[in-house]
Amino acid sequence: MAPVQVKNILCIGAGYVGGPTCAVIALKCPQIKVTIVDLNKARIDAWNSADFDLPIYEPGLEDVVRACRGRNLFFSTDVDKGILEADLIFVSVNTPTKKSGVGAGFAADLNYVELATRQIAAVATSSKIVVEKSTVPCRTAESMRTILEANSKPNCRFDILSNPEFLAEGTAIADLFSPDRVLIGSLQTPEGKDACAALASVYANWVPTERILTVGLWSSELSKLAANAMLAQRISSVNALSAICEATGANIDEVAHAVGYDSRVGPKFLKASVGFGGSCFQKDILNLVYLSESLHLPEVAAYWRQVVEMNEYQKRRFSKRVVDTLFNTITGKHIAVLGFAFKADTGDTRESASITLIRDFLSERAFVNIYDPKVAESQIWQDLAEACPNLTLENIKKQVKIFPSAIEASRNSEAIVIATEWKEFKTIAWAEVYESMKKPAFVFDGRLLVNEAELTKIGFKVATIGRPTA
Ligand SMILES: NC(=O)C1=CN([C@@H]2O[C@H](COP(=O)(O)OP(=O)(O)OC[C@H]3O[C@@H](n4cnc5c(N)ncnc54)[C@H](O)[C@@H]3O)[C@@H](O)[C@H]2O)C=CC1
Ligand SMILES: O=C(O)[C@H]1O[C@H](OP(=O)(O)OP(=O)(O)OC[C@H]2O[C@@H](n3ccc(=O)[nH]c3=O)[C@H](O)[C@@H]2O)[C@H](O)[C@@H](O)[C@@H]1O
Repeated sequence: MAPVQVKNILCIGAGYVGGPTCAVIALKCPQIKVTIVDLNKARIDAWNSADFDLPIYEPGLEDVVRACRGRNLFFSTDVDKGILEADLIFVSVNTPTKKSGVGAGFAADLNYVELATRQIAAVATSSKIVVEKSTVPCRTAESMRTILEANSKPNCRFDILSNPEFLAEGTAIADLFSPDRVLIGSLQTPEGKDACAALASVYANWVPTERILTVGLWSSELSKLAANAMLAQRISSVNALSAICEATGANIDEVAHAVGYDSRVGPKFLKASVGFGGSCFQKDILNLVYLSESLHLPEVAAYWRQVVEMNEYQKRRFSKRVVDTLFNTITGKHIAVLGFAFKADTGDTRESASITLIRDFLSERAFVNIYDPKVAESQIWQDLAEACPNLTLENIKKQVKIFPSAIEASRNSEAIVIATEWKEFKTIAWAEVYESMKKPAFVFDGRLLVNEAELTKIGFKVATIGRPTA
């Protein structure tokens, strides 16, 4: 049997992954009709908005959507219609950490994946290739196959592929245009290999074939968890070293530079920080911890768990340094927190270190002034309400104010905390900011962003992650 020629793609889930990934497929494959569906009507309305006020901020995304929306890219809430028409379906729904039941706090909640899979089985009247795009535990494809086969109509066959996504937020479009690799996992049967070839031929429209890796299903699923675990491990390693630097007088930037010069280590992803955030690193490592425990591998579980524990320690350590440096109390003091997103160039705040820091400052009864160039005010209030369940939103608002610029957030404050590495924080009019602050004026740089010598010359007292306080 020749591999299916993919003509009609459906993506279930119009979030940070489904939206950009399938928009880029539509751009690069004008011969394929791509429909992205979601149960969340507000999200779909935003994708369809006349002024392209898209539901997520991602550099370059708007241009891609402008080029193809209405041509071969469609956004809809009609999941059933999408299923009926498609020959290949990406399942790109959320897989958060389970909040209750067996594995709570560690295992992935696969409810959304299961519901989408059941809907495909119930609605489909012809054969489909079903692709796991969501990050899932090893062997999830087997559960999906069991559900699909048990509920499908006669003459419908389903081939399941794993095609994890490696894009990073903030650089999603660049990552999708030129991925380090595209990974496709399939059963090693003739049908599985044909399905794999069909998906590979979609990517081959713009990705060099040597970057399209085809492997077994379980290897593909595990590789995604492994990649995130190893990336996060690098950050925890460098953050652990940053604590040693602060205590010894070594400089973490110099140490990371020296270590990263070794071609076996490489220079990327060695930036010490106030702690990694984002929707996936912690969730995927905890998932790996759960998998290891389920497989009776407690030493392996403990090894990976430590990557997350080090990250929690880094956040705690940073908050404590702020309190210690501000003469052991921040009660009643004003702290400007610059950056609320979990990293630069995104409006996403999931697991942002900023949230933990602000929660700590509020528990010390400080006043917090927040500025972030992309995060919506409503999102900030929602995140703080969730992070501080012992405070009412009304009380939170007595302690927290949101400002439209870094300069306004800093006025009359005792200290500035740089929590997100937004480029614009490098070029703040620091002399003007200094004049408007209470003295001594402190800057806590959690992102190795500012020029410490220049700020010190202006009069600031600067405490940088991974360097001893001058
Ligand atoms: N955010 C990221 O940068 C990356 C995320 N991933 C993985 O991709 C998956 C999706 O992540 P995000 O896009 O960030 O999540 P998200 O929460 O932004 O989007 C998921 C969307 O799926 C929709 N949905 C859930 N069940 C549905 C159903 N049955 N029918 C229709 N729509 C449904 C939700 O309404 C939501 O809009 C997760 O497994 C995540 O681990 C992988 C790589 C990068
Ligand atoms: O599965 C996912 O969701 C994605 O997770 C990460 O992407 P993302 O979380 O969007 O962003 P990263 O650039 O990896 O940053 C994650 C966190 O680590 C922090 N970080 C990153 C790099 C570094 O050197 N130091 C550091 O503290 C960032 O500020 C951020 O808080 C991975 O980089 C992607 O490959 C993966 O697809």
